[in-house]
Amino acid sequence: MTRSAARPDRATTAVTAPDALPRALATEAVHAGREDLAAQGLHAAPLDLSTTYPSADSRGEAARLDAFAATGAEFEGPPVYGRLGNPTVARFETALARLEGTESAVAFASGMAALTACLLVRHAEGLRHVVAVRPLYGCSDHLLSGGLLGTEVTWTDPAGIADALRADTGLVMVESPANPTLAETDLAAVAHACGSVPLLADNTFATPVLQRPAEAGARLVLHSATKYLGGHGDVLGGVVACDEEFARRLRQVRFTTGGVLHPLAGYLLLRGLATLPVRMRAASATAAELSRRLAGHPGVARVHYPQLGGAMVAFEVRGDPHDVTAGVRLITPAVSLGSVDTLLQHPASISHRVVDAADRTAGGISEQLLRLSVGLEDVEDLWQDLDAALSGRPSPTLRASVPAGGRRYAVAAGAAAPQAGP
Ligand code: MET
Repeated sequence: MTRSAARPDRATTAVTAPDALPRALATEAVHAGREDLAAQGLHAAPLDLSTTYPSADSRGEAARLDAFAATGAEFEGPPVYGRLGNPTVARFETALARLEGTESAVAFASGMAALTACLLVRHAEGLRHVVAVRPLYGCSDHLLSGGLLGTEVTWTDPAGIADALRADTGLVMVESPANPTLAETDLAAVAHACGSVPLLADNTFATPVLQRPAEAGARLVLHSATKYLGGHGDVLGGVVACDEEFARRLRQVRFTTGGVLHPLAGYLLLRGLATLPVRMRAASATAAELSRRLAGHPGVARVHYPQLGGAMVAFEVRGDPHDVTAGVRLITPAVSLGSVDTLLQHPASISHRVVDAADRTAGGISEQLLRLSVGLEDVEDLWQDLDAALSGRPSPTLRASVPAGGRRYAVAAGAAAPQAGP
């Protein structure tokens, strides 16, 4: 079989041994970060929960800490203390870097911790200005514009990036497809406009299965790993895929500020990566079909679905969007995305609530907009539920879960049975 570097699902030679055939992304997803296991007599990755690492050689530890302070290079051998590194987390970082086609990756406690670290690396160099394109995820927007880190932001459209750059610009930030409108940006054109300023591309929605921003010239590829990388709605995390030079600065910031990924999260994220390609392809096929059906629904004014594909759909409803989120039964009415189950939320109320209302509107986030994260259920079941909620009819399917007011409910359609909360 011919190995073609042109296929987007093929890893490039930059991420494999020089004399090895490039491995397909699906193969890397299953094997990257696990190459040493068989030699250790293991099949599953070991979970190292250590907070500290014993050593009788204090002078040696001092030298290792000095080396980390000077370089930010990964530790060889035990990392002294859990905030400096963790072998289980390192496996996830290795695997994600391989999938994104970068030299390195650095994991954090959440996507917001990861973005914060990128900003702090540049701020520490006196580069506090950021050029950014709306929309971004609401809390990313808020972190840049809220002043907490002393960031100064210039919002522009992609065509205005080159003119917005200043001597103190530390980063250019874009998200494509964007949260929540799914607006797409030509990453190669933007990277070109950035010149020598690093482009940070949030690749949470596309994942490396659909798009590898580093190949388009992005120096930093950001993920909320909570979403597709984990894939099961049970782990919070963030990660930056980048060159080793930037990774070293990120590790130093991570050590200083403490936003580390928990080892169990690292374990779950590594396991999630193994199924990322099949999950993305299956959910994307369902999302494409749902976007076609939504476009023909009388209750829907407009559908947004990326050229790139993917498992996210956004749509503007003609009626009250709150009635639609309250009306679904099979679909989970909840923020977040990328889980095996389908989630529906109202961005103006939740994911983008922290963005000023006028800025939301300017970014295309209307009050009528709903965001659907398509999971792995059968397309006909999902459509039946969506169609019923959009039409104001009761859905025949079971409600997955509806937490309300701190009480727990086990709910079948039409028969709420409140139980005492904990
Ligand atoms: C706290 S709100 C948002 C969580 C997540 N980043 C999303 O867009 O759904």
